[in-house]
Amino acid sequence: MIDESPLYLGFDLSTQQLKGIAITSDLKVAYEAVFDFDADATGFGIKNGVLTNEAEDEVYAPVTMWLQAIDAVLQRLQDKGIDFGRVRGISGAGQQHGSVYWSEDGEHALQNLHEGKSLEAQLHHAFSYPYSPNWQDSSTQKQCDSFDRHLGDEVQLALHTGSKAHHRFTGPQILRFRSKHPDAYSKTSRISLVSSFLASVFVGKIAPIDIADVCGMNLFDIKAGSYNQKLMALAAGPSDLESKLGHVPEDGGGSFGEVQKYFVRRYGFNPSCTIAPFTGDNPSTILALPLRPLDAIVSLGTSTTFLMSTPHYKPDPAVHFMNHPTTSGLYMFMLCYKNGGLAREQIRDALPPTPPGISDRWSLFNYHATHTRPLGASIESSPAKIALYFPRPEIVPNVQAGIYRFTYTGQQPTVSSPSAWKLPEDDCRAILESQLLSLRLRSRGIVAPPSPNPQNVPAQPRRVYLVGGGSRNTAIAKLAGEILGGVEGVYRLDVGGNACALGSAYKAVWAVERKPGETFEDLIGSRWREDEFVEKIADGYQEEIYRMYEKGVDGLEAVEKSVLEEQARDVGKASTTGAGQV
Ligand SMILES: Nc1ncnc2c1ncn2[C@@H]1O[C@H](COP(=O)(O)OP(=O)(O)O)[C@@H](O)[C@H]1O
Ligand SMILES: O=C(CO)[C@@H](O)[C@H](O)COP(=O)(O)O
Repeated sequence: MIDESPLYLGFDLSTQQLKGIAITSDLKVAYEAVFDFDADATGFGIKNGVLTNEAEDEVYAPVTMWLQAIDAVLQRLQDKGIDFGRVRGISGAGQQHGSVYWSEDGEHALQNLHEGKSLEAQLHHAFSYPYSPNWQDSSTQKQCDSFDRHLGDEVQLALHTGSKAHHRFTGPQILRFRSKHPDAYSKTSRISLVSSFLASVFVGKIAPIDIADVCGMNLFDIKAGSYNQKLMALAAGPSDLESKLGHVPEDGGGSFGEVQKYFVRRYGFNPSCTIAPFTGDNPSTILALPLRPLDAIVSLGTSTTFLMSTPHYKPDPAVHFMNHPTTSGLYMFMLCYKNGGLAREQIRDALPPTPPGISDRWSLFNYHATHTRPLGASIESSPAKIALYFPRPEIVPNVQAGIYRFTYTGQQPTVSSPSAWKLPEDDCRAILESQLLSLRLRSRGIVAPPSPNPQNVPAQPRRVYLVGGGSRNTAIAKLAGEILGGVEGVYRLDVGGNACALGSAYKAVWAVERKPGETFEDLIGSRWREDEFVEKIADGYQEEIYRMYEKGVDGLEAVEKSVLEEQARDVGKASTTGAGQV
């Protein structure tokens, strides 16, 4: 018998891959496919999904590579047997902040695709600029300084837009783009985010920017619910930026229209398949499970992000707040680190060859990360080994690229002599500890003690959910529980690396099947099966070790301060000698 039950598609266009996932109405995963940019894309010369221009700290991705990926993922899903005629709704997510510049005939090209040719072959002329600035770019310090000053100071900017100015945020990127490529900017008819670019391809016209993803631009006033005109004028001068960006609909579950004919004719989609709003990859990740108050998600992709959903809007220059992607009145709290997965990989790759008895490189890394004592101290009172691993300039703290190793006794940290560390082995524990200690340090203001609390348990998350590629790693899970706590423990979604695409697929289900007034949480909550969908992978809060890591939190704070002061001194020296000035 032919199966005609509905399917919903979710996509994740992230840094290193495009992932697609198809689920049933009762949220079961039916099909999955991945296109890995480094392994599978042809003709772009990228590494880890991006191109870099180190002289100017630029990081960017070719837009046509993503078009190649869309056709390839659909083809791979079809090869696995999916009947696209069953798909009733599609949503998706994109790496945040990246911008795509459409040429004057971009939209026309989108509407006139022939099913006999690939997207890449037909749309390569649809852009006024062939690259999308990537979230790892740090070329915009000057523009960020202007943004931070423009409303008074960085506190005011954070209050209005949810974040202080960040190199990767789209407003400072557009400002730089306009001055570096004035000709391309003048030929730009529309600007999409990565998420709305992907939606545009599916719907066959330029799709609106989503209510959560728009908060990653330093342009949108979250409380006012509209673009901030002063910031828009800063980014784009007298040109009409709002008409390039388009209207931002409030309903994350609305419809942008039906899937365009190209997909109907080439892949057999049903012409009435709905395209729901596409959002950022982090907002989409928080939709992958019905998060309860005080639950935290740690997303271990190329970036590391810490995500919580909260009704309290408490912006601060050290963190990010965004609109929740589906639920008005809720916000998303986020910390984001550039040096996540790739920094961990560099430490892993520096280890000596894998000895017999250890199955792979990650197992070797994990062995070294867990066969030493916390903070690399031989006994609890020995000096702690604390280091910062930033192959690329970091976001929090805003520190230049480098590896900074210290020892810390509770006083001023001292720069370590090479002999104080057993290298490269000691780096395995130290990188995981410093990444997790930074999350604990910076989420202190948003977590709370459990209630009731007869044991006086300190403020911490209720559960810690690990998602993304690094969530397969048992050493990370163990240390996450020890350092971040988690009253109920550390969990992983049973779909592992695809939480973001899954969140988008859930959003597609909600957009198509919701009854009038039914919230995302109500619909997904009623279909969610805890015992089948999540797995406890490590203990959470353990009083003694959690207390021991207090010293680590203080130490990390002191180490960061010391590196920032040193960097400020170097900048001071450079400006008095004239070094580095153009
Ligand atoms: N067993 C593992 N342990 C630690 N990290 C892993 C493991 N397997 C994969 N990863 C990491 O996962 C990252 C990719 O995660 P993913 O969520 O797919 O990234 P993105 O969404 O940014 O493309 C890689 O950088 C890799 O280092
Ligand atoms: O810049 C941010 C969030 O502010 C990153 O989290 C990007 O959204 C890319 O994420 P991944 O590719 O690592 O998922």
